[in-house]
Amino acid sequence: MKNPVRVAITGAAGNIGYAMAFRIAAGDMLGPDQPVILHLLEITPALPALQGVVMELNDCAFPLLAGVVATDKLEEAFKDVNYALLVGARPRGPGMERKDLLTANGAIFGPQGKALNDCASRDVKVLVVGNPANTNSLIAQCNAPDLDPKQFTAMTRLDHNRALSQLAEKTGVHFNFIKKMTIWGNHSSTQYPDISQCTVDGKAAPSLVERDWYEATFIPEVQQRGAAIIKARGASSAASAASAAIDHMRSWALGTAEGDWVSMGVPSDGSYGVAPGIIYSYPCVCKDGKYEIVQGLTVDEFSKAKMAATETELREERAAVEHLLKP
Ligand SMILES: NC(=O)C1=CN([C@@H]2O[C@H](COP(=O)(O)OP(=O)(O)OC[C@H]3O[C@@H](n4cnc5c(N)ncnc54)[C@H](O)[C@@H]3O)[C@@H](O)[C@H]2O)C=CC1
Ligand SMILES: O=C([O-])CC(=O)C(=O)O
Repeated sequence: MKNPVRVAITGAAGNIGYAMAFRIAAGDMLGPDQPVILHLLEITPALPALQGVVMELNDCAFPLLAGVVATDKLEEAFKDVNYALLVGARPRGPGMERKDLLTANGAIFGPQGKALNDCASRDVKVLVVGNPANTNSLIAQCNAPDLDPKQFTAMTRLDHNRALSQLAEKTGVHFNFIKKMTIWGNHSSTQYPDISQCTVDGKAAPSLVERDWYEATFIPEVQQRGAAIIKARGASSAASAASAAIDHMRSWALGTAEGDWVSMGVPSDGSYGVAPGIIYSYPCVCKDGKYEIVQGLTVDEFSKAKMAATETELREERAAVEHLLKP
């Protein structure tokens, strides 16, 4: 058995946190031979509910669960953690865009970035789920000057999985056989789900679907899926969001499959002409605990325009939180 690693979950008594903690403790994120110590953070009024989560975790008697820390203190929550899933933040309601949450949620991520900077293991991998995820991740990253910016990522894996699911349904081929899906840009309604590189059972995806379906149905449905879930459930996606977060961290830690890639919001390094200084979703391959942006893909005029539109939105979000970007 390996030595345990420490995994922080913020907002652990919330809907996503509740759906996530048990699966991580069961080994779904880091594998069946990796014990974990969970660090669960909540705001003070939610500590009694968090205690209930701890009681249930213990009652599962998970073989891989080596300990649980439950706290409302950032320093304790992030002490020596190897993985940090920053989920705790307000969800949106009907009729809102995710960026409408910036005022309510942005302020959470500066102090969390600073606490990670001061307390976390130097190899910490950070995933921001709380919305607007890309810009919140940027806020955390800017407040952690002693960590490598590449240690901060934002979640677009849920959009990636939604796109796989839509294309699988359309083509009648199980998503296990769909490779090289890409989400570019922001986790918002400007994101660009791109099937131009995708293969379905080895065949080029664009040759299997009508262009009109791709532009008028597929792209808007993936872009608007979060809102559709809110409308249907009366609450934002939780189990699928938790599952995508687990997928994101598993890919990053354990690697992506040969011949495939995943979508991750990562600090732009200028790849594909996207300005550095924002967290932008790219196709990424992961190996040995590191990710690399896939290079050299052909980008046509249609894609360029969509990629630029979502970049513009991210620059606007960054401008709106300029005051939160200094440590
Ligand atoms: N990136 C993505 O793909 C997705 C992101 N989300 C976002 O995830 C976030 C969480 O969603 P839910 O779990 O459904 O919300 P929720 O309201 O059920 O739970 C949020 C939890 O966070 C806690 N919390 C609030 N501020 C905190 C702080 N400063 N420190 C620690 N904990 C704090 C709350 O007490 C609550 O228990 C929302 O912002 C939502 O929009 C949701 C789905 C997908
Ligand atoms: O739509 C929302 O507000 C929640 C979310 O980010 C998603 O489900 O993708």
